Amino acid sequence: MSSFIVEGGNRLTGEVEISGAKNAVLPILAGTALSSGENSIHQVPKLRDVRVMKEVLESLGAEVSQEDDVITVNSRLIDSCEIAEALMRKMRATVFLMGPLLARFNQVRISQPGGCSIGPRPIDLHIKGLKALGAKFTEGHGYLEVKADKLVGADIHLDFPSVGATENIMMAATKAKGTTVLRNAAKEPEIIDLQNFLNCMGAEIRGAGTDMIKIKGVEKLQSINYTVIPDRIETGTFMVAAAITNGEVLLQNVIPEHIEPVIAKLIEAGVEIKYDQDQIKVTGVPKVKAVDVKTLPYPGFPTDMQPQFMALLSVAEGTSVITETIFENRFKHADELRRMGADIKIESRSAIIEGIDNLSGTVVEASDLRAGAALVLAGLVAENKTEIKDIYHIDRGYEDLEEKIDRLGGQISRVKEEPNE
Ligand SMILES: CC(=O)N[C@H]1[C@@H](OP(=O)(O)OP(=O)(O)OC[C@H]2O[C@@H](n3ccc(=O)[nH]c3=O)[C@H](O)[C@@H]2O)O[C@H](CO)[C@@H](O)[C@@H]1O
Ligand SMILES: C=C(OP(=O)(O)O)C(=O)O
Repeated sequence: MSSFIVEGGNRLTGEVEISGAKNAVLPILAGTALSSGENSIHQVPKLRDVRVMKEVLESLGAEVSQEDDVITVNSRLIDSCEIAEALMRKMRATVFLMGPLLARFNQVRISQPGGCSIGPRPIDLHIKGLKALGAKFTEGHGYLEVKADKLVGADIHLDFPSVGATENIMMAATKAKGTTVLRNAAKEPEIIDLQNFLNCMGAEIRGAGTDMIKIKGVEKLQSINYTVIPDRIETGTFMVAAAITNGEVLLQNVIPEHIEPVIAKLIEAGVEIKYDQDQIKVTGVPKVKAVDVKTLPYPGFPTDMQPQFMALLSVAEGTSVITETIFENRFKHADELRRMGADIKIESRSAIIEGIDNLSGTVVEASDLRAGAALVLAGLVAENKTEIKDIYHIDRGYEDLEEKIDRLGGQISRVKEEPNE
């Protein structure tokens, strides 16, 4: 398995270009299966999860081609509604095909999706929403069999504003008969991006970004070109990289309002941040101040930035408390940061972090995507070398991470890469 070796102690300085958003492109690529046309998606990041989504679409019969950062999906030839268990297991986002395939073919057969090990990740809210539209579910041999005579618009109240359930239901309702009203919907920027993509194709969706989304079913969709939004979590990760190394980094191709809670926390920690429409400049300080962080659905502080903040607060002045309210078990990185000398105690859903002077490099494991990012950040500031194992998790969600860090003056290298990892 590949590892990263990070040599700590260098300030990151210069400019970095942020890639397209993983969590926007995955549902959008799945959404191409809704139509029988050819759709080109631009600003697609080179990620392991994107490769898996291409593989899944191809396994269904779609023709998928890629040129630089543009992926074109011809969905006309999709002739299967079953996703093999081995593919389903590879990532969480395979579940996004449930809504589109059901909407187009009135049936789909899938197993439980995989994904990061960050606690239980049920799909009951996806199922409840699709049932309300008329889908019938049967379970057997590890698969979920979903069928509908026809999908009919419904009034659906989500018990929790689940990002994935909101997206799946939006896609299923796009071609349903009549209007669907989705209440307590997730408000993440990726939901707005999905609405914009679907509306370009001819869907009639209003309200994404608020907690009530109205989807008026349409019969026909057209072929389009669509550019996904920049990745707000990659943006936040590089902001923390600048802050933790006392660096000075200009982030290009960003939407600052999407990462506002992270900007606010970094400012509270003493970091200097300036931004305009599509760039953010981060100037670090020798020692950040302790801050308390509580993860919440958007526009609250994103759970996908929690591990990176834990790395930063490990070397802050004072005691910080991080409370994780979205996922039950998203503190695995705390054990690895402790190996590097961090002083972190976990009490139920909170982590209490006593800032220390220095972290020290050692061998650590990336238990999931953002845990891996946190360990890279910790490695950048630690004394000596840090070896981060199992970096395939990091490759799921960061495009060219080592090249980008290297260009900013950080020292990071990949070792023992195997071609099919
Ligand atoms: C590909 C993608 O976009 N992934 C993001 C998406 O994941 P994902 O869409 O899986 O996250 P959700 O918003 O659905 O999950 C949030 C919470 O709701 C619970 N839940 C969810 C669905 C369900 O049917 N039942 C249920 O109980 C989950 O277990 C979790 O505790 O949003 C998360 C929360 O911002 C992010 O961390 C992920 O990076
Ligand atoms: C948890 C994440 O992703 P996924 O939902 O794809 O597992 C993430 O991006 O941090």
